Amino acid sequence: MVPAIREERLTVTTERDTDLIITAKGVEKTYDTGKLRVPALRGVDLTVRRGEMVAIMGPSGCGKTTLLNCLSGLDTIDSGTILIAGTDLSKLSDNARTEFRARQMGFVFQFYNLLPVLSAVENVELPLLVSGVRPKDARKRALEVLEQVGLAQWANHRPAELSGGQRQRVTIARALANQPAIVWADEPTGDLDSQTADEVMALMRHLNQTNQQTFVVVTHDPRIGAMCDRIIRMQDGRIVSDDLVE
Ligand SMILES: Nc1ncnc2c1ncn2[C@@H]1O[C@H](COP(=O)(O)OP(=O)(O)OP(=O)(O)O)[C@@H](O)[C@H]1O
Repeated sequence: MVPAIREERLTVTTERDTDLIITAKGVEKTYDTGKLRVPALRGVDLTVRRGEMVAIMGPSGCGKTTLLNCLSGLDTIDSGTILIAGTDLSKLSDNARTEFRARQMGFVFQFYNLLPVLSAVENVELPLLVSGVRPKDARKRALEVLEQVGLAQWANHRPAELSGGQRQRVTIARALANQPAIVWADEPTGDLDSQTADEVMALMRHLNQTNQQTFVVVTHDPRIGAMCDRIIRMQDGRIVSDDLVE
């Protein structure tokens, strides 16, 4: 009887906590390549509050990118549940999940994924146009976010005419254009020198604090971890520590 009562209390506390934007329970994911089965996530439990900036760290191959891809709905899981702002990702069809991502999430990856033939402002407005925003409004919003990341004067330059740090700022602007609730960043500074990495990270931290958006950042860089609110460490597909940064 006693454990059951305890469990019920815990559940009640969690359900009342409307601040939770990410809730993952018992998440498992195994890659099956035909020849090889690789268990990448072996029972991950995790909650993230709205407005938190969380670093996911750990040795190469421990499952960081897999976790980010599963939490964001880019990839599916084998078992467990993932709730994003109360929505169970596994209950959504592929199309609904894609739409949910486009509305609620922004992505920043190591290698920018900018379209080389488009200017900075065209890259930023593209996802807005795809999701049906009128061209005039999309352009206005794209210029606003480029201004927010300090790139107003570079709006008409193509990625090849920008430095690595500037390119990553364009990616961040693109991720923020639809005012997502969550921004996922996978090694966002991995391709940058350390000074530029610090600047890009400081920008993300500033945006996180100004816009109250939740950021989840996969990184190998302890200095970046130290700029976050919390550091989650993984090993062999599991979370082994979860600490607030002093
Ligand atoms: N598409 C895939 N097919 C098969 N195995 C995969 C695939 N993606 C990842 N893995 C395996 O799953 C495990 C976790 O990989 P993951 O990329 O999540 O680790 P990581 O912690 O992000 O690593 P890194 O820091 O090197 O990027 C690794 O053993 C990896 O080899």
